[in-house]
Amino acid sequence: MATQSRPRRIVGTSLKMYFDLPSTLEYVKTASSLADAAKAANIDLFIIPDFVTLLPSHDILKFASAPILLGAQDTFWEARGAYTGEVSPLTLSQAGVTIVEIGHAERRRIFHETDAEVAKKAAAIVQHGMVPLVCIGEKTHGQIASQAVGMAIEECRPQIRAALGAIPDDSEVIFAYEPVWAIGAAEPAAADHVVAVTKELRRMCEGRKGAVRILYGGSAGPGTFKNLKDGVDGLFLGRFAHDIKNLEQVIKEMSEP
Ligand SMILES: O=C(CO)COP(=O)(O)O
Repeated sequence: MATQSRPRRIVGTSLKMYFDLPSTLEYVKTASSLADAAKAANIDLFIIPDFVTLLPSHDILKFASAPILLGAQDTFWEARGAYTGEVSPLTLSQAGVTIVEIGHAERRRIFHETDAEVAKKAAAIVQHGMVPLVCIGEKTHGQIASQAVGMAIEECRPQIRAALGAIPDDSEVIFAYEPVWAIGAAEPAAADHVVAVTKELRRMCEGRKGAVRILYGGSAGPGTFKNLKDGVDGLFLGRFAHDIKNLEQVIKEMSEP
């Protein structure tokens, strides 16, 4: 069987709602100094601040020595209209956003977002020329390792199908596999679990024309990637990227073959 070349690695962070305006901009400024390291390692780097700081973040990232992808934490599926409080994918694309996170576990839990809504958002993101970063992952934490993998795959299957069914076959998509129980935890999910699940998730996407990359998220940080590289193309960091040195260290680790 021919060896398939792996997609380009990608790492980034969502700041969720942890920081205020000045500290977000400070963070983005500091993170932009990692652009060269990421480029040298052939890794895509993305930063996802809150909506309010997107424009000034874009201005900061414009001056980075190499490209850093600017992401948004969500979008609405309609581009214009009477949708008070929502943010348009058209506006996001005009603000310099290139990837849009959707379906994060916190949005599914707190705001009851469904796979069908996430799918409509994915379609809108692609229509506006951006890349959907679709968060998926199981709620149940199976106690027996072999069963846990099967249960995770079955919970992720409809999440993946819904998103893939809504976007053109040749469009690029990123899936962030984030077991719900591993988010906000002390440590990431066990590497064996993540590799077994993500290998199967990749199989579900086989045959697509468009590029698919799969990230792991959930208490990821330094030391996480090396044991996951057989399954994933990168990491989606949360709290452990707040210290920029950790992000720098993760980029370093990901630059190793
Ligand atoms: O939800 C996450 C990324 O989307 C991960 O968050 P934590 O790394 O803080 O658990």
